[in-house]
Amino acid sequence: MCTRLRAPITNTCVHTCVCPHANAPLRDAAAHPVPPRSPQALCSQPGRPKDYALPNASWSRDMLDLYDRFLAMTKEGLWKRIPSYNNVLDHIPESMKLAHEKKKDTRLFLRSIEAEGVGFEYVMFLNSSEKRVVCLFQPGSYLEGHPGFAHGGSIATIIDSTIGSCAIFVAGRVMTANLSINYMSPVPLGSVVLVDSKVDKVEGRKVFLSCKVQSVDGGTLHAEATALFIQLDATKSQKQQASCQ
Ligand SMILES: CCCCCCCC(=O)SCCNC(=O)CCNC(=O)[C@H](O)C(C)(C)COP(=O)(O)OP(=O)(O)OC[C@H]1O[C@@H](n2cnc3c(N)ncnc32)[C@H](O)[C@@H]1OP(=O)(O)O
Repeated sequence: MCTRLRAPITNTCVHTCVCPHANAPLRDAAAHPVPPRSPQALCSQPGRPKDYALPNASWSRDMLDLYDRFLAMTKEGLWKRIPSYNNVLDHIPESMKLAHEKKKDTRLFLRSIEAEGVGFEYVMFLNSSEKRVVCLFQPGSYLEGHPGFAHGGSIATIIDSTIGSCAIFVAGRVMTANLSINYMSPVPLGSVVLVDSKVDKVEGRKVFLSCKVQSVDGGTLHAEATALFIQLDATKSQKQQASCQ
């Protein structure tokens, strides 16, 4: 079993034996080369909004390396890459959109900066059978808090979004009711961390989740979190909608 990149929550290896380089040192580029990508492989599909959860020039070796490993696992069918757009409405399936929801000139908070590498560089992968979402996150220089390190609010944001994506998977339209974070070790700007979230239990409209933020080699636990998401009550939403008209 791989000892380097353990899934923090289940303590299983995220490679699950599909990575041919599972025992290679992660930072050893010669032993673990990143295959060249065609320009087509890096682009979103024509006619679709831009998908930001694809490699760009700012992604570090660690980020590309991990991305390739997860992408390899998607071919086994257990994991699925989640696309990421800058408008949140593009994330909602057509069948779940409400009649009054029209696309506006707003941006998903994490995708508010167009320049590559300075804000939130991330890609998420969903494992539906484990009810788990793992986010590969590379914080850029505009997310600085303490000099050289990511701001705690940016860590909270990526946790909320990763955990939120996990909650959306099991309960559809949800909002964060509670998010509790313990920060253990600062995250250096430009480093790569794994934000590993999973659903712990569902009670009616309440979805309880937990999350760990760890370094690529699994040696540093940066943060731990628990969260409660509430599935939105359609009746209440309609009442709120009516009161806004
Ligand atoms: C792709 C991108 C993913 C991004 C994900 C990002 C997610 C976000 O950031 S969302 C923004 C931040 N969150 C918010 O603004 C939410 C503000 N709060 C609200 O709108 C409401 O309080 C909301 C929707 C959470 C719950 O309201 P409502 O539907 O009326 O719930 P309500 O009927 O009162 O309570 C339902 C249950 O949840 C419990 N509950 C509600 N809030 C809480 C809370 N904060 N703590 C503990 N329990 C709670 C209630 O006690 C009740 O439990 P029970 O059924 O056992 O009696």
